[in-house]
Amino acid sequence: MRTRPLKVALLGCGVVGSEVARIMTTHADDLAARIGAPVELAGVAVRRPSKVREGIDPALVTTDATALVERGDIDVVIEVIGGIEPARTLITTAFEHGTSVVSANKALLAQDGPALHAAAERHGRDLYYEAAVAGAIPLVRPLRESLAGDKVNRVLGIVNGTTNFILDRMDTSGAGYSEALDEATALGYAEADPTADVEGFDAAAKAAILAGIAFHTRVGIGEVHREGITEVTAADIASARRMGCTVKLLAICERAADGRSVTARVHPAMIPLSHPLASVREAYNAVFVEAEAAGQLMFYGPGAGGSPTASAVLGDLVAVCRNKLGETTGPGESAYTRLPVSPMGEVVTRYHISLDVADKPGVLAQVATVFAESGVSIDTVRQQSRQDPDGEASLVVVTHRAPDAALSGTVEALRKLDTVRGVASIMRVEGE
Ligand SMILES: NC(=O)C1=CN([C@@H]2O[C@H](COP(=O)(O)OP(=O)(O)OC[C@H]3O[C@@H](n4cnc5c(N)ncnc54)[C@H](OP(=O)(O)O)[C@@H]3O)[C@@H](O)[C@H]2O)C=CC1
Ligand SMILES: N[C@@H](CC=O)C(=O)O
Repeated sequence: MRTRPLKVALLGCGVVGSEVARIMTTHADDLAARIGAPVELAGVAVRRPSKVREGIDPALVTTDATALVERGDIDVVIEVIGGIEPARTLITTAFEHGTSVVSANKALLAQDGPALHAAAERHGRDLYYEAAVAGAIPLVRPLRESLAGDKVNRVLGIVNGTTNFILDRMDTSGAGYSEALDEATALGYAEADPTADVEGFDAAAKAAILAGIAFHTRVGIGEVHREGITEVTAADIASARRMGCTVKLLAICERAADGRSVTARVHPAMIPLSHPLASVREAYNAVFVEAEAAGQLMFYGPGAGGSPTASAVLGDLVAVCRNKLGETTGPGESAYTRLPVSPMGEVVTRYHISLDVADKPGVLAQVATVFAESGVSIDTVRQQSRQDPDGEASLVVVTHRAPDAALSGTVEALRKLDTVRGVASIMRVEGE
């Protein structure tokens, strides 16, 4: 074993960074054995230097992350600051100084992954980011390396713990959205500003990364169709239950049947209770991968939190250090092709549509005609009279598979019918 330690600069020492530092210290011998050389925490960049950080030598702490990265003796940079800047510049600077990078930064990788990979390759360095998608769950490397000889056709997953916690609470306790969000906040799952989670931005960033790796292509964050969970109601959840389903926020990345294009989307969807993703509870994540030769694979575990996320970061650290000692790099991204990303209108799936209609003769026929004229085939219809003084009933239509554009056309036409008083909800149905 080499005795001279590999030097690590830790950029950020918050929820994830502090756990990375702790495990680096407590598991120093194990890490050295795995790598073939000891690793030394050579500096820790933070914003607030006076904050007490347990287990961190104050002499290592600096607010000048740039100077730390440019020091000249750093072997690996771990970026766990988050956000776009200064993380992007710091990572680029690291490559320019011949340093490989481990990052957990999904927002940055979803936005600038291709440019960062190109910079890493230009300088013959590694960029690893297992922690950026689904926290502790090994997913990036299995897709990038273990399944490199297979053809992945579909990735379907729960990649945001906060929203899964909220939907799970709505399902199990009958809570409304706001009540479940309050509970997620109180328990520390949801941030003070939960927008990135509940509006699906976090899951969309992860979907862009997953689609890129799974299909060996590039998917920009703007090419991911995104809907959050803020419109999901207790009535939607109850309706899902009546159908033997539950509601999950899913990230779905698919390769077209002809292999010439891909789609990536994030939205709430009903899935049957028999589907393995239906049993993913609380803040857990799970991702289902369908590959041509391997068949169906499922990855499950904690998708967030300091310690689980640090586990993924440290796995990357070991891999990057081994590459460094072997004077090699991990799989590059230059072999990637560019498959077009099809718009949401071309996605084909099933739909659950809940309508408020006039409860009188002929309405069902009118509604069915609109579906037929739009080329959307109905699977089931359920009408529920409400003993409503306005004479309204609830009509729930579940369709067979149809293109999203055709469904949008159907809903537009339904809204024009006098007898349709409102479209209460539209939700996609995934899983057979
Ligand atoms: N938390 C989680 O469960 C998960 C997080 N991630 C990703 O990991 C990354 C880190 O997240 P997390 O640990 O939760 O974030 P935190 O907000 O807890 O920590 C951020 C750290 O970065 C430091 N920092 C902020 N700005 C600067 C700056 N300009 N220069 C130097 N240091 C700075 C902060 O310093 P100070 O301590 O002084 O404020 C803090 O130590 C993000 O990319 C996130 O998306 C990925 C998966 C799960
Ligand atoms: N906010 C995310 C955590 C990190 O990715 C989540 O709730 O899953």
